[in-house]
Amino acid sequence: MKPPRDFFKPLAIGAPVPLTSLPIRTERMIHFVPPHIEKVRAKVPQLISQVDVVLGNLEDAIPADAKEAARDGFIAMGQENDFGDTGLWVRINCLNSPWVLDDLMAIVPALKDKLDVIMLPKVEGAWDVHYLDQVLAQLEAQAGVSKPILIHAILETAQGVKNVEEIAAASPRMQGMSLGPADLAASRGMKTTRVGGGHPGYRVLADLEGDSLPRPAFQQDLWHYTIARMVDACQTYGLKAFYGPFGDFSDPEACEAQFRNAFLMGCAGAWSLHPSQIDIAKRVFSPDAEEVAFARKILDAMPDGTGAVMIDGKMQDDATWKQAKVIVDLAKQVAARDKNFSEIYGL
Ligand SMILES: C[C@H](C(=O)SCCNC(=O)CCNC(=O)[C@H](O)C(C)(C)COP(=O)(O)OP(=O)(O)OC[C@H]1O[C@@H](n2cnc3c(N)ncnc32)[C@H](O)[C@@H]1OP(=O)(O)O)[C@@H](O)C(=O)O
Ligand SMILES: [Mg+2]
Repeated sequence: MKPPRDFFKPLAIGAPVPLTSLPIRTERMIHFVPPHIEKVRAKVPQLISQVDVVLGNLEDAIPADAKEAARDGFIAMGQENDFGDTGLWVRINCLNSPWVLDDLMAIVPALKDKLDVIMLPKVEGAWDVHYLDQVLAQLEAQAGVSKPILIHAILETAQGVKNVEEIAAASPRMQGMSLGPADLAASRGMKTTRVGGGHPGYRVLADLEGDSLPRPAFQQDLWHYTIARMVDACQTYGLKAFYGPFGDFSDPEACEAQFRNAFLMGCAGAWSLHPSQIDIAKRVFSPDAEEVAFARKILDAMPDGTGAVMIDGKMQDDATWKQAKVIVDLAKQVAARDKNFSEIYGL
């Protein structure tokens, strides 16, 4: 089905022309900064060289009486720093909040082309994206912004998951989506207070064999279905899918396992909420060196991507060539941004 004729027309006279495809950027982690905390804001210059995206958070985790300080702090950190090829994103308040209009009216003219992406929380359907799309076009035209500000939706309500495909298709501004496990759990009535990861109560039991106890139990992944829906919707419309927060900072192993599940299922990156999670995301969302080496063997053995060959005893064909290309293309992107990986991959 073709997009409507005017899908790629600016929604306001003077607004920048929408993109027809996403810019190629490495976004292994979206690092959350609470802009109202001066001590953390002061770390932004060093964070810029450590992370792929710096995000100023204005929504949940910012106290109601600090919303203005967070907005002003974000504008200051955006104006005071040169982000180079590190992304500058902001998570604005919800569309039904008393703060969101001031967020948009203050940030767009203050940061103009420096702002890459607006993360929109609690997206329920395409209508939320349409609203933000139109307001941004008006503000961009008024402020003389020359490149379109992109939108990243958080998938964190039951209705949002029901509408995930229409959200992905709602605007040429759509850059991607993140799974928000805490709000989604509350919205679905799930019985967990955890922020991401597994739950010991969500498991299946092996059949009872004789009276051998305890019966083997296998913990299952609470987020598998939602991540798969999000990845399919994003890939269909050329967007990027992300895993969101992992709240237990004291369990880096479980954080890595959650991130790796998301990576293997097609996600491009995850949120880092604390410095300790930056390297976990970097490690997980940069392709494994051995996988890259094997993928390069596949591409070398099938230059035109067709046919069937055996490599190390495994059959390779057109499909595995495409899988290999995903891995090598990502490795090239990461190597271009991160010289440690350039050496590791030999790219
Ligand atoms: C639930 C879903 C969400 O909305 S998640 C997103 C919202 N939450 C956040 O954005 C949390 C961001 N992180 C923080 O605010 C802080 O990490 C913290 C308040 C949780 C903990 O801070 P602190 O007590 O200072 O931790 P430490 O003492 O361990 O800090 C050590 C050191 O690191 C500095 N620090 C802390 N956090 C950050 C950071 N994010 N970036 C940079 N630096 C940070 C801290 O200042 C200390 O520095 P020092 O060593 O110089 O003292 C929801 O949407 C859903 O799922 O639906
Ligand atoms: Mg949330």
